[in-house]
Amino acid sequence: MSFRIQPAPPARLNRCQLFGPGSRPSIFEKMGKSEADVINLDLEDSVAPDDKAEARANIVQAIGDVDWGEKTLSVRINGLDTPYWYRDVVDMLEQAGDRLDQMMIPKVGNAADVYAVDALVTAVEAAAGRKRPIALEVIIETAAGIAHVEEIAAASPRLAAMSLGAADFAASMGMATTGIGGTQENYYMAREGQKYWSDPWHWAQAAIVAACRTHGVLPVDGPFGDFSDDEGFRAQALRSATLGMVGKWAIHPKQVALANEVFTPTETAVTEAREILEAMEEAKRTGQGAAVYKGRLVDLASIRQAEVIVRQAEMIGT
Ligand SMILES: CCC(=O)SCCNC(=O)CCNC(=O)[C@H](O)C(C)(C)COP(=O)(O)OP(=O)(O)OC[C@H]1O[C@@H](n2cnc3c(N)ncnc32)[C@H](O)[C@@H]1OP(=O)(O)O
Ligand SMILES: O=CC(=O)O
Ligand SMILES: [Mg+2]
Repeated sequence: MSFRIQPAPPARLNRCQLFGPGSRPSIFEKMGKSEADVINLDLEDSVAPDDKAEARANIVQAIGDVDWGEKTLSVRINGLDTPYWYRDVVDMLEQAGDRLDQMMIPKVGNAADVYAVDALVTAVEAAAGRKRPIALEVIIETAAGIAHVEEIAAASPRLAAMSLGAADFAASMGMATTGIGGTQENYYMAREGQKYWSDPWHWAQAAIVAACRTHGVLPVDGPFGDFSDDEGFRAQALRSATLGMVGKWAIHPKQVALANEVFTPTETAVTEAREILEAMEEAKRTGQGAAVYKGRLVDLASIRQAEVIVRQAEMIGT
């Protein structure tokens, strides 16, 4: 380990973030009753410009009125290149109750974007006498965002989570696709007449995970647009979980169970992780740093790997 210890991310579940437009209040109760760990009420891209003011008012009301249970409750504000974002922040902090946990900043391009929102949030919180500090989350979904991903992850002590936004990311990068996440038809290797599909999101996800883990932020996979394709969602989510992401967005309620399934460690994985910890305890008792578990090497690094899974299982209560 470096002299600088890797900080732990917030100790809370973030397996699924369920989105809903702020301009569609009829679904808020259903969102509250869902099994998602995080709710994102949207003021940005799912809300038409003429509906922004009404969507703000809907959200202010719903934050106080709807039973959100134990969920993390977040509002996605508009981007810093719009005339809407400051009013989003001010209205939420001045008018919505203390139940609001977090605000999501879309299309962040550098640390200064986060700094600007942090400064405004800090001022309005103090002026409004709010007791509970609001956390921030960001979406990496532009070329600038991924180029500055590490400084963004380090930008504010309020920063709790960072998502990859595949739709805007593809647009900003000039990618030749209208698909939102998942397998892209034309991204393949060819050999002896066969196609082998590759993962165009992998490099950005890996950069996000590394930046987040360095600075104690939760790395999250964003939307998967084709909500009729369960297998495609599952495959994308499994790749994200394998890379170190803690959860994924749901843009339709049917994706919530899929995300929860993938980002909840299986009973087999938890049992194996606990057995590895036991095998290493036994090895320690006999003065060994390494041992054999099911015919394979386990050592001190295996303890740290197993602890990731056991910690997750303990948070879920399995
Ligand atoms: C891609 C880039 C991004 O920025 S993604 C994040 C921003 N986008 C969003 O927030 C969109 C979120 N999703 C939606 O608005 C809707 O789910 C869309 C995709 C429009 C589909 O809605 P709809 O045609 O009503 O779906 P459906 O008939 O299959 O609905 C079945 C039942 O589920 C409900 N429902 C719908 N959406 C949500 C939701 N987000 N959260 C909770 N419940 C939802 C519907 O009301 C419907 O309920 P019921 O069966 O009638 O009681
Ligand atoms: O905001 C999300 C995206 O994919 O764009
Ligand atoms: Mg976006």
